Amino acid sequence: MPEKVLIYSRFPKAQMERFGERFELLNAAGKPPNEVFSAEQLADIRAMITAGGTPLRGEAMDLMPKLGAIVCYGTGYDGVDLAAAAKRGIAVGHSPGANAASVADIAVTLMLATTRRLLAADDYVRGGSWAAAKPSPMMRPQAGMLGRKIGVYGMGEIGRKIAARVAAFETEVGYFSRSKHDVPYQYFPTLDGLAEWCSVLMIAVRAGADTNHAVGADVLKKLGKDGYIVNISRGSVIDQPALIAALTDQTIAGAGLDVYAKEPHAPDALTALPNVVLSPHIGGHTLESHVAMQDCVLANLDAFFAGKPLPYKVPLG
Ligand SMILES: NC(=O)C1=CN([C@@H]2O[C@H](COP(=O)(O)OP(=O)(O)OC[C@H]3O[C@@H](n4cnc5c(N)ncnc54)[C@H](OP(=O)(O)O)[C@@H]3O)[C@@H](O)[C@H]2O)C=CC1
Ligand SMILES: O=C(O)C(=O)CO
Repeated sequence: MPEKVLIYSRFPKAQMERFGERFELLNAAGKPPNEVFSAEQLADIRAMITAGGTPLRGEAMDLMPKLGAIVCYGTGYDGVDLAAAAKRGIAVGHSPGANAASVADIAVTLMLATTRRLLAADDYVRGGSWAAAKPSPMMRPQAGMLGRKIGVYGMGEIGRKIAARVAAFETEVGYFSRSKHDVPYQYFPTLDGLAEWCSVLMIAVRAGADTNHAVGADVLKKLGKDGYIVNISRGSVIDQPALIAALTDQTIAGAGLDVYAKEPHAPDALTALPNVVLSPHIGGHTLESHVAMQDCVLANLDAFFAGKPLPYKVPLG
């Protein structure tokens, strides 16, 4: 008999196919599991798959009295109440580094699209303004990448790949992280110091209680009127209303965002702005990163059902 695994978040069917070949899946698809399955069905569940950003509290864990493993599809685990899991003896696993290259690619895409006003340029051509020789502020030359100071906030799996990519554009790269790393970039001991120095701040720090709203009005002011924000981490790292205010009154020049405070919603005040480029949390969404995330999930589930420790346990899980 295949083991039963609960699917907690809403995932596209294709992403769960490989798991369905190995396990009997009970798909709650983002609904509270007890609204979809009976207490009897939930009583057998020993492992579940979730998206790390989906809130998962102790009460939901308690619906499955035999639950022993929470496995996150992706590197994030910010939604999981790790203390509640630890209290119940539940191991928490994730997919470290599995999508880092894809996320770094999106970060660089957002940086270039934002600083070079790619969406306005696209509109200019499609809308016929170029052929009609209509003047546009978009046609004013923008600062390029050559010699630009790029700040990377968080020098982890994704931060390292962002730094390597942007360094190839002949930029100067600096970073702030909890600790100094053995990397060829200038270390800043504070986020304020990094923001003051750089003109593009790439946010790749791990989201959690101690980085919640780390980028607020003060940091944005330090970044300044020629500065750009790129966020591929989580919306929680930025004080979103402060960001919208800074973009509106041009305290900063622009922002490229893949993540938001309350996904899947981007507020009108943000989508109405001309100086932002927005993507719908697709940083890790490439074929190869999905395969790598699935490999991590399967390795975690196989180990758990074999009575072994999870190979990709979260640092505090
Ligand atoms: N947009 C998307 O689709 C995706 C978003 N993400 C998100 O990106 C974030 C980063 O992921 P990843 O690179 O894999 O994570 P890692 O754990 O590999 O790296 C995180 C980095 O953040 C640093 N850090 C953690 N806490 C603090 C703090 N309080 N102050 C300063 N630095 C801190 C770490 O510090 P230190 O240098 O000391 O180790 C480390 O350098 C996660 O929040 C994840 O959820 C991930 C994948 C896809
Ligand atoms: O890996 C993660 O944390 C993600 O957000 C994947 O989309």
